[in-house]
Amino acid sequence: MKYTKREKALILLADGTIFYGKSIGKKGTAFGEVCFNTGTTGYQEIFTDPSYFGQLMVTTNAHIGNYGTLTEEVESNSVKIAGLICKNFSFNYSRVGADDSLENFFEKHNVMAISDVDTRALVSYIRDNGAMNAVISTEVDNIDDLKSQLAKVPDMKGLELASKVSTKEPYFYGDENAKYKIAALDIGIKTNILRNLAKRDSYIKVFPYNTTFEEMSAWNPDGYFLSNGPGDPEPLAEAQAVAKEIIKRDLPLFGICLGHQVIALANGISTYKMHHGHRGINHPVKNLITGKGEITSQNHGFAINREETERHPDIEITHVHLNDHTVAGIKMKSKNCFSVQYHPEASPGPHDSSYLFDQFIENIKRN
Ligand SMILES: NC(=O)CC[C@H](N)C(=O)O
Repeated sequence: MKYTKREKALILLADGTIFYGKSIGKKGTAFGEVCFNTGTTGYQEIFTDPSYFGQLMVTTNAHIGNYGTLTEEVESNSVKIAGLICKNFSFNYSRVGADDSLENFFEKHNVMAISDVDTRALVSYIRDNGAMNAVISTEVDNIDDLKSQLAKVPDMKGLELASKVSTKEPYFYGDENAKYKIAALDIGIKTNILRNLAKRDSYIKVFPYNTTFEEMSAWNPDGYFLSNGPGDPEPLAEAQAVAKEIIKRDLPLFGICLGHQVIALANGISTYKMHHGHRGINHPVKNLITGKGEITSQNHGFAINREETERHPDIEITHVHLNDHTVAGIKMKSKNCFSVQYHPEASPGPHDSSYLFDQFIENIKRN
């Protein structure tokens, strides 16, 4: 343990509620939307998932840090969460193959984290009162000041964040001699999506969030992919324009999470902010085409409007979330296009849904 002196810290919610804990190392203040993830493993993947940009993450697992970190177990090149709130933080770690402690990993990435918080009470509070903005801070004596700073933090609803995490320049992933060429729009892409596509004989060119369809199609791809990512899908006008062009030409298209929401918006279906969202690795989903259930990895705070989806003449609901019956997947009846609200790439989470990547490759072959 490097930090012998752990400061008193707090989490202040936008409605004025306060929980106390202790800082892990870094002193200071961090703002974001507070949300919780119920996954029991996979913290390093969660912390580096670009979909979580701007969010203060409460982990419900009682121990965080106990299996350390491993350089390649990242979903992007930096920590994307705004800060961590946990119960017990392990300064010691134990795992064959781990190459560093989470404490060092956070120090390297300059992340603020607090532990010793009554996370069970905090999670029930968020579940009852909804996701909201919050601040974590070691400035425990300046609550009025924190309150006024917190009031200036923009709401997640309406917030465009894809531009903050997207690549600045196009890049390639995989083997250039692979059979299929896939153009991926990076609105916050997780690396395990690229790994899953490359594993299926694909070479991927990843484009920045504001690329046009013409720029993407100039590479002559066999299929198109719209990624996951942070923030509200509604302001993503450029990505919606790309989706419309791909759909108009009936080219193979697959979208995950934010990409799924963008495809819905491109079809005139609205999205809405959920009460506290779905974040975990054991969410039950039913595939309405096969009748089979799958246990899925999920991470979203917005969803697509169910009634509008049901009314849409060219859209079929293919997957439903079994806890709250929200739409978990769609396909277009007359187009080579489908998408899911959850994460078939897992990382973390079960692999029940990896067949969706095979389905995408089949759609490309058929084309
Ligand atoms: N994982 C994602 O792509 C999340 C999509 C979107 N930011 C949401 O919260 O709903």
